[in-house]
Amino acid sequence: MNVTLTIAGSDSGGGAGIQADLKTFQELGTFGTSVITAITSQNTQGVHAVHAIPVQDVESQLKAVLDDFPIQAAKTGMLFSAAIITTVSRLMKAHNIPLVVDPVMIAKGGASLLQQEAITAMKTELLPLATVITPNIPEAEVLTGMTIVDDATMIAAGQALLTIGVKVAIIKGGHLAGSHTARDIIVSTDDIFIVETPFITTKDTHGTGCTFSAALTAELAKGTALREAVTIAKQFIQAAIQHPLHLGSGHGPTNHAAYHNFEKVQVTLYDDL
Ligand SMILES: Nc1ncnc2c1ncn2[C@@H]1O[C@H](COP(=O)(O)OP(=O)(O)OP(=O)(O)O)[C@@H](O)[C@H]1O
Ligand SMILES: Cc1ncc(COP(=O)(O)O)c(N)n1
Repeated sequence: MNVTLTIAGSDSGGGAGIQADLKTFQELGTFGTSVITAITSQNTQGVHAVHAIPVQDVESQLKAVLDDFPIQAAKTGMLFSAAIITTVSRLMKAHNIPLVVDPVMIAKGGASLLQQEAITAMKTELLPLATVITPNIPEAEVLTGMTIVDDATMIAAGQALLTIGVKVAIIKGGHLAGSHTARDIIVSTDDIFIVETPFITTKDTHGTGCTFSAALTAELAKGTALREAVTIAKQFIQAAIQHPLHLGSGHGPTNHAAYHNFEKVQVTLYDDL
């Protein structure tokens, strides 16, 4: 059994955060473990409260998991504060575990899930440990200070992230104005490629970023090579968005069981850039 780990916030609504990650880990046949960094009171309408877990409790959860489980890949989501980032980075540095960093900053409804002063710690302490980083365009702009408007600037931002020490940058293009496709660009030192699916018009997109990065983490834990792992993660999130559950009155969760319950979706991969 391949063991995965998520270090993230709890979403009481079950569509994002720790809950999305554990469901995705399970669906993709891995055993999920978790370290909770914050408790959010959240539903499909928004984030109503955030309670950060004291840093010593984050540390003891992470030590407990790392001491006893053969973790094959880990991911981070909502880390909330510089103190939590520093602690997580220090402990993960001592282990050679593939790490997917989803640099969660703002919830879809606009609530802040990362304090402004934590961005420096993310760049200097956590990103050098990242095997893969999965920012959307606004997050990539904050981390690089660059303005992203097209494929060329997405690639340039990905390359800027590599100079910080990240091995692979996946810039998610869903925020590009006028885009009719969900187009993500993958940049590493020896490879650049694009994965693309049709953009689905729906309000049920709560937790898409968490779910995509968790699917990627599960595949990396199983030893799947990068291109195949990214393709499976993209199929997983596309199926989850395409077959919504219609829960709640706001931004509903995606359907984490859709990848197995419906036929496989087509992902287009371009590497002729
Ligand atoms: N409506 C959609 N239709 C198809 N794919 C989507 C949709 N929304 C997000 N995705 C895909 O889900 C994955 C996770 O995306 P994520 O939500 O983190 O970032 P984004 O698409 O850049 O922005 P947004 O926060 O608006 O969804 C990416 O592969 C993205 O392309
Ligand atoms: C605890 C937690 N973590 C992450 C997100 C981001 O969710 P989204 O992927 O919809 O932006 C969230 N809303 N809550």
